Amino acid sequence: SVAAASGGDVTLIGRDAAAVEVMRASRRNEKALPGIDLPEALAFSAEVETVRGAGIVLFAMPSQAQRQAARDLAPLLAPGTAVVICAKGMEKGTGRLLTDVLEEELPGREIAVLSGPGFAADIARGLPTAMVIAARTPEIGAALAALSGPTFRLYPSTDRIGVQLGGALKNVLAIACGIIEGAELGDSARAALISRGLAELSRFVAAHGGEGGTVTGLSGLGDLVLTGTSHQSRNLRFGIALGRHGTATGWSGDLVEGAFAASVAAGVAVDKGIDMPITDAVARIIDGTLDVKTAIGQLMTRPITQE
Ligand SMILES: NC(=O)C1=CN([C@@H]2O[C@H](COP(=O)(O)OP(=O)(O)OC[C@H]3O[C@@H](n4cnc5c(N)ncnc54)[C@H](OP(=O)(O)O)[C@@H]3O)[C@@H](O)[C@H]2O)C=CC1
Ligand SMILES: O=C(CO)COP(=O)(O)O
Repeated sequence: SVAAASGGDVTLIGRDAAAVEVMRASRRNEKALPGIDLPEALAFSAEVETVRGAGIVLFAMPSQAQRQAARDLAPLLAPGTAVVICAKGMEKGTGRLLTDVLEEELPGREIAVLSGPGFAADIARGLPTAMVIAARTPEIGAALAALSGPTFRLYPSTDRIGVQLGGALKNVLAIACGIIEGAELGDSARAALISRGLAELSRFVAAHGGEGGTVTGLSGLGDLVLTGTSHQSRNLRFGIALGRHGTATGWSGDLVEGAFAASVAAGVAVDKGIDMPITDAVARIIDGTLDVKTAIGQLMTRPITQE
């Protein structure tokens, strides 16, 4: 919403009225964006009713909260309203894509997906980045790409499946990068992991009806270069803890979307017969049924195939 506020009439709706009032009065969100001044153009509300009449609604809450938020807002969103999923994940329990979840809860609305490399704090500071916005048609994508600003460049896409799975599963691969870093396996291992991880991510996208090549773009490779290497990433830091200590005991409790996505995607891969060895290893290291050393041994001794 900070980026979008540079070009339009934007209201940030929060569920905690006291926190919203502090943001409105101080123009700061010290918990999430410490030291960053929020734009004067941004309005604040704790009243969910404020969303009524909005043309574009950004769903900027964790993946597992998206269905309930859609359910809560359904009576307030007119047909044709663009609803943009800003989360990077899949639904736990059902293994469903978030676009499917929101289309089920919000029939008649235009469900779009925002993904790609962009730490909220970098964007809010006005540091430049580029992301991708995927919509059902090129026309809707082009209209939503108008949310771009002087330091925030949005590329439209029509591959909602590839773009959302690129975002969800790069988080799993960022945890894998963290495991490699925490276990001190070297930079070569990280680079190999990124390449082979993208190969399995591409297979997963294709098996869901998306375009495998999408994941070599901003959502997928672009975001993995960011979150597989920057210590700002919660997924990377969670992986480092796993690689260092074998468990994530002592983890701060910050949101780690990849920890949900790993087990969801590993389960879906088994059901659909998709070969996802890295995702499967990450899921099993997280649930404690595989240790890092054994995982590396298993990955390195798989049958050699053509790249
Ligand atoms: N942070 C980042 O840099 C980026 C995050 N994302 C993605 O965005 C999504 C949200 O991440 P992030 O913003 O960091 O997460 P946060 O944990 O900061 O949550 C974001 C907002 O969602 C609200 N929220 C949390 N749980 C619920 C719930 N159950 N129901 C309703 N609202 C809820 C929080 O409210 P409250 O403050 O009251 O807890 C908060 O305002 C994730 O999928 C993440 O992968 C994507 C790109 C960048
Ligand atoms: O996806 C992100 C930036 O593009 C945020 O990553 P983390 O959730 O790992 O912090």
